[in-house]
Amino acid sequence: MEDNFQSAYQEEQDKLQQTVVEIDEQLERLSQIPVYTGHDFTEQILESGREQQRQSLSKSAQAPYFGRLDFAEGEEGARQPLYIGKIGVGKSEVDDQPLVIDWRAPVASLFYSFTGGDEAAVYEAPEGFIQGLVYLKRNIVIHQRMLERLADTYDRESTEPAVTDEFLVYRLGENKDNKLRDIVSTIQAEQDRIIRAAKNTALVIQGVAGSGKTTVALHRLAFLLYQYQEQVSADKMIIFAPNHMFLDYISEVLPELGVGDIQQSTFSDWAQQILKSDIRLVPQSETYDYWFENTDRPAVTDHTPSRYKGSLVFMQLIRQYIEVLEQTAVPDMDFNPWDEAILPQAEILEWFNNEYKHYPLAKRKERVMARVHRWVEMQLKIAPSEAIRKERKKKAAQREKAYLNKWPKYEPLTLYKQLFKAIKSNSLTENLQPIWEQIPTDVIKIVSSELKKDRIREDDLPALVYIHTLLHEMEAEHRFDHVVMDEAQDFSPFHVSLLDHYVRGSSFTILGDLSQGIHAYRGVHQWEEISSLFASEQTDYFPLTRSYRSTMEIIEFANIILNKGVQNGITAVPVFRSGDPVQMIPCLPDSRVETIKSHWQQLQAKEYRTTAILTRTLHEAIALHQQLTEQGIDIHLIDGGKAAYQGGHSILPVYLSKGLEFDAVIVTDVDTDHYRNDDWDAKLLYVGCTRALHELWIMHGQQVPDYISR
Ligand SMILES: Nc1ncnc2c1ncn2[C@@H]1O[C@H](COP(=O)(O)OP(=O)(O)OP(=O)(O)O)[C@@H](O)[C@H]1O
Repeated sequence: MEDNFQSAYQEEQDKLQQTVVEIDEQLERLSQIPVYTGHDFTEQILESGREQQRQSLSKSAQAPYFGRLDFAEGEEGARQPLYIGKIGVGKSEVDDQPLVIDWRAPVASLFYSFTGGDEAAVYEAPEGFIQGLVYLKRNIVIHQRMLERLADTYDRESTEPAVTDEFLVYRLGENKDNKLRDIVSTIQAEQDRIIRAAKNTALVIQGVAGSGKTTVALHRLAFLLYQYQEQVSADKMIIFAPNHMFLDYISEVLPELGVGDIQQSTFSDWAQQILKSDIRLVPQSETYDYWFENTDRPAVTDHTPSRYKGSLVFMQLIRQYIEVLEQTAVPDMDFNPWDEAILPQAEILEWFNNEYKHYPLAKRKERVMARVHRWVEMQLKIAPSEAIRKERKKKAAQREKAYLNKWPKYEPLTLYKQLFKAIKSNSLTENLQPIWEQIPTDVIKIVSSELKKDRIREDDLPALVYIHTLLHEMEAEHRFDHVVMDEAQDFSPFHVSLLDHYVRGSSFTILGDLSQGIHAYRGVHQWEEISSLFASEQTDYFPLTRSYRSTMEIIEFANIILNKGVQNGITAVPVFRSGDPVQMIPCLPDSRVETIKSHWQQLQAKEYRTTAILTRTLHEAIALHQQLTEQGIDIHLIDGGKAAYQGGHSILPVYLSKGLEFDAVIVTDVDTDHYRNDDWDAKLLYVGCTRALHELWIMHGQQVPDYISR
């Protein structure tokens, strides 16, 4: 066994040596070509291709591949070792075979989908399904051109049992730095299916905490760019994430995968960019104050304002509102450019209702006004004298302006304000009465009161963007080739349906976890609310049930919270990675700060790179941060205000920890004074506990909630 390992090690050492030499030679050949700096467009493109290749090769030379797969095609094909890396490298001079195969190439899919067994393996290539035998699957760790580790996860010729998860467990056991990382060397079969799913499908993915949803979505983008390079471009892909800190946290994965230019945004930033106006938004902290700081929050129903404003019913009402506006758009008057000339309203209506019917409202108004102007010019041509023509022209210009002012102003916020003003004063036109009757009073009260202060809430943005979309022609620059919605349980059907107008072929990756739905007041409660927006052949559903982030002990602890505390909670299956038991630490009010401090110090002694204290509320995080800082503890506060994610040692309210992860976590105040015995608080705690990779300590007062196991 040891001998086998030695010879495998030597073989890989030699192979690495040879690969690195060949990559260096390719680089050398490229560097011999003088850099083109002239103005010829074709040459510029060729130069940019060479520059890209130089960069890829330099990167690749440091760690050319991470895996080897020995595959024999068909029944009699020869066994061929394939080396798989983050970037493909062209053919070797020695055997005319690709030096390194890109992880996204069809044959590389076997490296992920093949999980052992004697049967033939199959992968899908452009020319059809290819079948053959896998002989070896080997993980190879290379760092700065040095071979660091080998692990065979399958060997057809070995009598030893396969150790499929061994390398994965080794990877998962590493401490985390500040940012999310790529997982190309250990993508699991269930994740690979999502990454490689066809482009024009709305994928809905329910993934338990730590199942790699965010990571998988980012790898999927890299895959789509590779597989559909003729049809998609990076700058036409977007990933929507909940906040700027989260965007910063995930910002390094795509560059690591050699992918640039993909837009990464919050929905709110994107919406404001579409609306091209400075809209005053109610700060998110006010919403969080209401829902998380306040223990006396109301129950969530379909009439909860954010839920209602995210519903398809509201979307439909907005559409009807715009339709009614269409009926009353043309001013109720003839147009007289000067006293003797009359352009009858009936004629203008004819243009508006028939000739320009296919244009959206704002465009129709533009077209009609241009036509009116042309009509005026025709009339001016038949003026009896030049002096009269000049006089009429002047008058016509003033009257055209006045006539234009009689048309409604097609600006989304103005129209939204007009709608709610009319609703409030009960002065809606008759056709809109049915709309008004359906809107819950709370929605009318809250929206009107914010609009009075000249602000809107984030949950009003889908309606505003929808109004904009119905009014204007969609600019090509705003069309997407693919949209990723992360933390999708916090988005509404209105969000998704609206974005569907902006993406070609319903090409969506929509990922989330209903068990982590701590923003249930605005998000979906069932995935059907989203999947039902698409025709059944246009959508696909994937569950991700394995959790890769946390140890078995942490996952088992978190699963109990779900089982006991959350109705229909979807529990996680842990990877077999064992760690310390979850610690329950009693912490009474009199000695609370002292106890937290002393345990925090114990944790720091373990030299984890990232640790966190999660409090129930932001106010508690602020207070505890101050107390600990006064006692000389170096820890930074995450209060939702900063855009960058610093990593290191943090203190934050549990609801802001969504999406992040830390080597070790202390959750404070896990008692009935802080967490109620209800679904919502159980979800909050579930989110908090599943942030920990290796260690979880629970600090609690006298009485813990029913869903906590002691
Ligand atoms: N196949 C894998 N190999 C190695 N690590 C993985 C794999 N899949 C996921 N991980 C790791 O698991 C952790 C969780 O991944 P990620 O944050 O993408 O999960 P998530 O499902 O979005 O989590 P959550 O919903 O809890 O925020 C990350 O550290 C990621 O690197």
